[in-house]
Amino acid sequence: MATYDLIIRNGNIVTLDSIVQGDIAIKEGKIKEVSIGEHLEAIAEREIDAEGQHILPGLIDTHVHFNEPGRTNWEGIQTGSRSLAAGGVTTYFDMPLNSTPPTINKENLELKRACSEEKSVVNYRFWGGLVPENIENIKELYENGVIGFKAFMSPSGIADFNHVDDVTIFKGMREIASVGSLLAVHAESTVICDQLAQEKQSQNKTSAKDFVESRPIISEIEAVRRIISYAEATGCKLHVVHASSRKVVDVINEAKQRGVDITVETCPHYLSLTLKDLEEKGGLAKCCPPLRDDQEVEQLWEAVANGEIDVIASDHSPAPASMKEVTNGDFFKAWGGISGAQSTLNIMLTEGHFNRNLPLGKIVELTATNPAKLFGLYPHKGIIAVDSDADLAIVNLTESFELKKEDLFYRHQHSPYVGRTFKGKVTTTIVNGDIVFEDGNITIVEKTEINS
Ligand SMILES: NC(=O)N[C@H]1NC(=O)NC1=O
Ligand SMILES: [Zn+2]
Repeated sequence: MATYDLIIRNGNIVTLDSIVQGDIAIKEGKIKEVSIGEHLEAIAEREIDAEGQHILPGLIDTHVHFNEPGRTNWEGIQTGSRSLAAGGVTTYFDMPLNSTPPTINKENLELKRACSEEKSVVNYRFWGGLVPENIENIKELYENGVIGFKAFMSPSGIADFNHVDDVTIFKGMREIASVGSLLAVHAESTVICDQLAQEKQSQNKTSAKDFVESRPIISEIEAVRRIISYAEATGCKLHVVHASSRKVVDVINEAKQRGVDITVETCPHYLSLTLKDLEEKGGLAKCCPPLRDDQEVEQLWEAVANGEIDVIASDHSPAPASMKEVTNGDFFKAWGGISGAQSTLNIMLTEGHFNRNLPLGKIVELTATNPAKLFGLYPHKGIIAVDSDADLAIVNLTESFELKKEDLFYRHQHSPYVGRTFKGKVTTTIVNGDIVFEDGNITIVEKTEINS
């Protein structure tokens, strides 16, 4: 009889177009057998009875800022990766900025890689940065394994990561296209946002609403339209991150239909929070682009359901509580970034599946399969199949819970989702065949702890 490292029995296995009960056998980090409808005649060192639970491919969060090296007082790979494991995420792509030094050349990439090898409890990949100073480093970054390049079209909030001017966009995209990679963009218009912010601030209009009005949807649309033209001029593959509105998604889809090689991400916060939350929760709910209104949230869900969004990612961009405080009612000064990576699946299940009938297969597609396909990880990741990596999230869909700050594994235990009731709880997360999270606890010991 076959012997495995781990067998998960009787779970409801979620694929893109079906949910079937079966057993999954794992050995040496890979899925070796998937037995649908019948008992797998095999033994294993460890068995999990997943009767009544659902098994999803582990999520791939293509957009996190873990800020290590250099800014571990904001987050860090150990805390960040643990929070992902607790949320059913088994791979992350770390952004090039908020860490110091930023990932804009090979040396800095190696520094980040060393930190991750030592501390991460899940799988990872790295984004390289495109800034005005590093076009000549694109090739070496790509050759050393970055999954793509990230640029800001408006100030990033981080002094050592400059936003790109149009000349850098043009030259950078030509270079990125020539190595065969892609560019991800934070698309907001510097002209529109800076001008409106100056006008608001000079009139002492600094409320949550004023902040949101200073970064209107048209500013995203302007930047997206412009960069689409550069994509067409250079042939560079483009990925627009954190679209906050269906109106932005529409512009992207129109380009897609014309044959432009372009994809779009949105984030759980644009699907679950509004200006009202910013007013109520203060800086915890501040991000750029900002939160919109109820109608925009519903329209974005329609885009998700219609297949007009390619990827859902967290844009986890945490900071210490002191930096999230709104003082004297001034929403312009607090750090812009949502701490939310642990809750992506919870929001997709509660707000998407239970509240809006979004099929589970669609959630898998947006959070695992599409990210894997887009960034060359498929079919090793993003699917439950024989020979795929054993990266899995086991979820109890019948269980509801209220998110408490003590549940959070972040460096700073705050999030705009604290106090929210979610339906669907991650009970177990498996990475490369190892159980890394089970029943509320991280169960794997990092190399750092082994060494010390
Ligand atoms: N620098 C950084 O993390 N920026 C992120 N924060 C946010 O709210 N939007 C972003 O792009
Ligand atoms: Zn961004």
